[in-house]
Amino acid sequence: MRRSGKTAVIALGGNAISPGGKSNIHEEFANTRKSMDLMLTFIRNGYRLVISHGNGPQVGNALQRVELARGIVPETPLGVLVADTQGSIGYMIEQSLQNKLHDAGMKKEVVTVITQVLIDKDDPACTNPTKFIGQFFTEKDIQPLIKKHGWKVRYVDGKGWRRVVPSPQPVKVINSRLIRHLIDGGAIVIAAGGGGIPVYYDEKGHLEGFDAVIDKDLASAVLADEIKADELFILTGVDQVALHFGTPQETYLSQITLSEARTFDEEGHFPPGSMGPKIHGAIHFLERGGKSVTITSLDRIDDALHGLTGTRIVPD
Ligand SMILES: NC(=O)OP(=O)(O)O
Repeated sequence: MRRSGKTAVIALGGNAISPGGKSNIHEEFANTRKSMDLMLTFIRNGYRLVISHGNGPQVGNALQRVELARGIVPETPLGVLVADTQGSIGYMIEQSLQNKLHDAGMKKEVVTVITQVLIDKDDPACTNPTKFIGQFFTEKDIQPLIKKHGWKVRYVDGKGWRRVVPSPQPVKVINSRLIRHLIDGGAIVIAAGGGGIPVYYDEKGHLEGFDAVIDKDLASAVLADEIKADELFILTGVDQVALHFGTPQETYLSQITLSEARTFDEEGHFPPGSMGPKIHGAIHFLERGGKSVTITSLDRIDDALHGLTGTRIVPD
């Protein structure tokens, strides 16, 4: 089928739904409903949409619930919790968007695709936990959790201690061809939530789950390439990408090229677990023919679409 309009993948941060990881389900629904206004902005600007989303706060809370109930109810492993959070967050986004479309008098189908993402089981990242999940803790509060459950943790400047889990690179999105068919059929597709459920092929060629959390910006970039999207939007907590972030030399970027993004990355401007994966995702997508990547905040997307804010990364 011939496509009309531009296709965009919109990557929503897990914090857009649960800021700080502390929201209850009512607050999560309220935050999701609010963030769906921006999807109408995209549709009105002529985009066909694939929405991906984070799950860092939610999957961390889910894993902690499993640990709190250990010995009382059967356990659920991390890989399956990624599937659980894909389903629950996908449901919240799907229903919230369906209601927004109804109120706006727009007729469009919205569907959530539970998405498996292929990883390499020999990726060194599988044994080196770096992906932040769950809430922030004080040192006093996190020590008993390290002791009791063997948590691996890292300190985030100005925010506190947070749990980390393995985060292998996404290699391929299983079902990306089906996702492409759904977009071509006119649907808005929610896919690769929480970075996708990590899977690998075993020696029999069967898919098998792996306990990790893939970075959703990297997975979104792989998906955007595989469905041949035109643009990738990464929505996060800041309006623009900065060089020398948090220092007196801090400089915000409006538009840079792919080569400049590579250079700034090599110079160490983009920390891992923060702006790093967003820039790496942008580079992955643009190197494979993507037309543009915009990094901005949820609240400023309308301004970013009009060139008033955001950081746009374009091919050389
Ligand atoms: N999976 C993932 O990257 O989630 P967050 O964006 O919420 O950290």
